[in-house]
Amino acid sequence: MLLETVLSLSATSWLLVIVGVVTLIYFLTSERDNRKLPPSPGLALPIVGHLFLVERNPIQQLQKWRERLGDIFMLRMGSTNMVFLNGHDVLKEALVKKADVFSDRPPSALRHVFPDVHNGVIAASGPNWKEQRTTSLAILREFGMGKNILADKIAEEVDVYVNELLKHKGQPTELRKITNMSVSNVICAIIFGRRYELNDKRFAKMMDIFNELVKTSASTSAFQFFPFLLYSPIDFVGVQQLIAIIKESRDFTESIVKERLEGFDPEVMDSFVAAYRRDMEKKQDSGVHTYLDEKNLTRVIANLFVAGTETTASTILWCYLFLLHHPDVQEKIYKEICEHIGTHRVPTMQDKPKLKYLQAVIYETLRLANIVPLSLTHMVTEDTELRGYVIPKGAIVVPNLYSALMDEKVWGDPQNFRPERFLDSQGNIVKKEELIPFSLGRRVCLGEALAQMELILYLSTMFQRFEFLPADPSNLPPINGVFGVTMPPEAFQIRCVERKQFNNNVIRND
Ligand code: HEM
Repeated sequence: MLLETVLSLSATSWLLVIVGVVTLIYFLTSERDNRKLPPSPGLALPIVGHLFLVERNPIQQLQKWRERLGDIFMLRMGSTNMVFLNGHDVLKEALVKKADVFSDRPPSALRHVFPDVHNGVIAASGPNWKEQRTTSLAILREFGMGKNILADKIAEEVDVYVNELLKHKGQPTELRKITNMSVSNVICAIIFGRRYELNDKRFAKMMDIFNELVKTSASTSAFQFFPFLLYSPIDFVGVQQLIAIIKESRDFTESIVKERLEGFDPEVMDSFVAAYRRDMEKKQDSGVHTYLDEKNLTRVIANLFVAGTETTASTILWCYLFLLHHPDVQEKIYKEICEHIGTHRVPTMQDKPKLKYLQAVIYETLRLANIVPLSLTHMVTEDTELRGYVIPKGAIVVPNLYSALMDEKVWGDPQNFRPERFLDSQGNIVKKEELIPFSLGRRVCLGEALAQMELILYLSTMFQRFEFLPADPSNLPPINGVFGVTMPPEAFQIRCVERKQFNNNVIRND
């Protein structure tokens, strides 16, 4: 009888029986960890852990887990512990107060293909990261991050961008690519000391590659925990595609860095590449130990290029999208610009203190858009205690910025676009500590000051010159983001109509 039943089982039933037996053996034989680890949303299966529970866009799921499990919870992904930190206070406690243990990056699975992947700034850790970050920040400041020299470079790009928008003559259009190219040219001006024409084929191709890179890296994130997928004959999660795209993007940055280094003239400090080489040679010649070298330089350049384009361009696009839904806000911005600047000249950084309402709109955009919703992952370097839990050494930490930017307890009505939340009764800016779109602690975004300059200069000029209108007023584009490492808005059409009152003889401020 038993034998008959066994023989009659289907293949699926057999599979279930095998999985059941393996799971049972796993639970009976695996060692119990008696430390007080953060809670998990369910049982972890052998091999995959909690991977089977995680949705493609996990944002809402993470919110629910936070309600059920508290501000700190943990998933097991393959053999790795992944700890989620939620809410501003916990994030600050970990990333600022316990920065010594929470500031490294986890090892990337891509190191098996690209051995230099931990060079540069974004993926580096320890003393190498420290030197690359300090040097990069110093050079960015030398080139004017936060100062007027850079403001002029941005203004030049804004000017080209305006002319591109004018070409559409108020007809519906999609602004993603042109916005990416324009913002990217600001980075190119700093790092390579040159800009690219918007019809430059190599540059346009590069924008496509970086776009693909951001999209593919999100969908292949499972591979981080299961590096054996690299060697799988079937490309289950698109890892091979990701590697091909990374190779293409590397060829681009490497070839330009090489060009720039070949033309290096110590008398001409016209680019980040030149300034890095100067600092590198100075340290090498003086015999002090340094991590500054050409490999790191190439990675730093690639990092600045990727991190500085998509993020800022997406923020600009989100702002347009929110204002299609809030034409009253757009009119208030225009009124503020007319009152304090007029239409006879373009806005400059000196105007920033006067554009309080626009600043509040930028803050609200950065909050509600959640450009980098789960920040970048960190890694804990030793067992550490956080709010009564043990966070085990080697755990990957996910700083859930979305949980802070959308916290009901902080913002009251987080789903609403309401710039007034950043203004007091006198119309002055109230900067809230919980506004952390650039993360916080030692790893806080390296380009925050540059991004803030770009946002004020691009958006003030755009709203001075154009009225942004929907392609179809009875059918507004939905406010949806595309989840990934960054979260751009879904593609949408928009009409950029030049303001009638606009005096066409805008004077440049040079
Ligand atoms: C609105 C625009 C931007 C947003 C929302 C943003 C956000 C972020 C976030 C959340 C992180 C991760 C911090 C962490 O690990 O906890 C980050 C890191 C970084 N960002 Fe940005 N970013 C923006 C623009 C820029 C720009 C313009 C640049 C280039 C100059 C840049 C360069 C970097 C770099 C190099 C890192 C890595 C820092 C490190 O690992 O030490 N970002 N950014």
